[in-house]
Amino acid sequence: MKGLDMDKEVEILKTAFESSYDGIHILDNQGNTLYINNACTRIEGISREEAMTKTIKELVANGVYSESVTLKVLETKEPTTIIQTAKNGNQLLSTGTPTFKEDGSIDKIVVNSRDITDLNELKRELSVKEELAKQYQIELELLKQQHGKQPDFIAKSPAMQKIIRLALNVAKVDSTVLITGESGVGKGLLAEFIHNNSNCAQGPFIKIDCSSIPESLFESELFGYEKGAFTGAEKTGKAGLLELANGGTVFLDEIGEMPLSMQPKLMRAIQHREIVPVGGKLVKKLELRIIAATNVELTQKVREKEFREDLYYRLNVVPIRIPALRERREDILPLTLRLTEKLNKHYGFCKQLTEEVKDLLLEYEWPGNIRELENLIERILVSTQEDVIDVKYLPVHLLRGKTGAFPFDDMGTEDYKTALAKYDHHLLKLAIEREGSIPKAADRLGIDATTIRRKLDKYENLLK
Ligand SMILES: Nc1ncnc2c1ncn2[C@@H]1O[C@H](COP(=O)(O)OP(=O)(O)OP(=O)(O)O)[C@@H](O)[C@H]1O
Repeated sequence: MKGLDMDKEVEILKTAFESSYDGIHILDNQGNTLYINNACTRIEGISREEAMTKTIKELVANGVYSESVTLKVLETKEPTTIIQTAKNGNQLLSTGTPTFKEDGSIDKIVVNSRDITDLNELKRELSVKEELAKQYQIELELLKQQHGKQPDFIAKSPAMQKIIRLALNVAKVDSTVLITGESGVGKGLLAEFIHNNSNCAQGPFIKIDCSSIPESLFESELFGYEKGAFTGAEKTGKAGLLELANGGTVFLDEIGEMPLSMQPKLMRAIQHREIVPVGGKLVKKLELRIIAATNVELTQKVREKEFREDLYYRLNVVPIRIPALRERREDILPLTLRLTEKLNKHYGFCKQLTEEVKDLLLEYEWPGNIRELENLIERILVSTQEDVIDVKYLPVHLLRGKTGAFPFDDMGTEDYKTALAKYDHHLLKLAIEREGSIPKAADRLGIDATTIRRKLDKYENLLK
């Protein structure tokens, strides 16, 4: 400002203050306004007159500001920054800076305020966009899958999208994963999804169904055996399933069914990533990812001493619970559509379901989850002549929309024996549809698989 007289200097400063985009508010040490610029009155929604005639305490008391940076500076005697809300709703980032007299007491306070409402709105928009980008990334991964190994993996519901996100993250590291969920929710498919997206996707994916291996064969099946290990063993010895999974993923399905006697051995194999084949001495090192799945409550098995606690914790490093289909109804129609398309293509059909049928599918409880849905769609598609499938082709339990409801509510014209046969037939078919196979249905109903087969043959003849 060299060469300018005082009036000129003041004029320039005033012009600068008045054209500032930020609010400038200068107050004395009692909180009285000495100067307030245009930007300040605009962004704070306060008139110059109000500011000039009231102290800052009164303005706070009148709700003009939610709090006051000036009062904070008067209290602390230090430059202070706060975020406050003005009465017009604007969010303000205000910094108060004290100036001092020679004796060290505060002379004035200069407050600089910036309207950050737009900034906050931008931040909010950014986080919405980020969330969208994340979703697109998932969709993209799924799309890539669709042209790759798992064309039928459906995950439209927010719950499944969250699971896919987690699965894609864990796929990149080799942590052990424990997938839980009711029968037929897709635990096996998710295990394959993790494998296919992992660094060992080129390696093998070996599924071991722990419920189907007899206890006496478990060790040799899992760890293999050396030649001559036991009578009946193959002469050359045999590699175990864990060894076959080397360089890839082993999927231990129905892990809750693993015999207690096997559990410490599996525990050691997982812990040290090494095995000793039955009848052998040499330790074999393994590099593999372990994914286990169960539809029983493992913690309860641990409490009942049927499952080792240490093994449970070894497996439960990354737990993933797949919700039942009824807890993510958004997936029902996309799954139905996908299945219908697949079957139409496979059989050269051109069939479709009416809106009413879709509504009923949406309402039903699906105790057998996606497996039940798959079996039902296949059954109605292949057993119907018409191209448009309406509600009359749906089984009665679905029409009622209630699980386990008694399907015959009028007596009809049949005699007692035929009516009972019809009900028994219906029950057996339903159990097979839900559980996925005759042996599993037999387990569920507590009868022999051969009994089911015999009854089905009998009823098929009787009810023809
Ligand atoms: N998200 C999905 N998209 C498409 N199909 C699916 C999905 N999840 C499961 N399925 C299909 O549903 C059927 C049952 O799935 P899966 O065998 O993986 O279930 P599970 O939970 O392992 O059952 P269980 O406990 O009886 O072994 C399979 O045919 C599978 O392909």
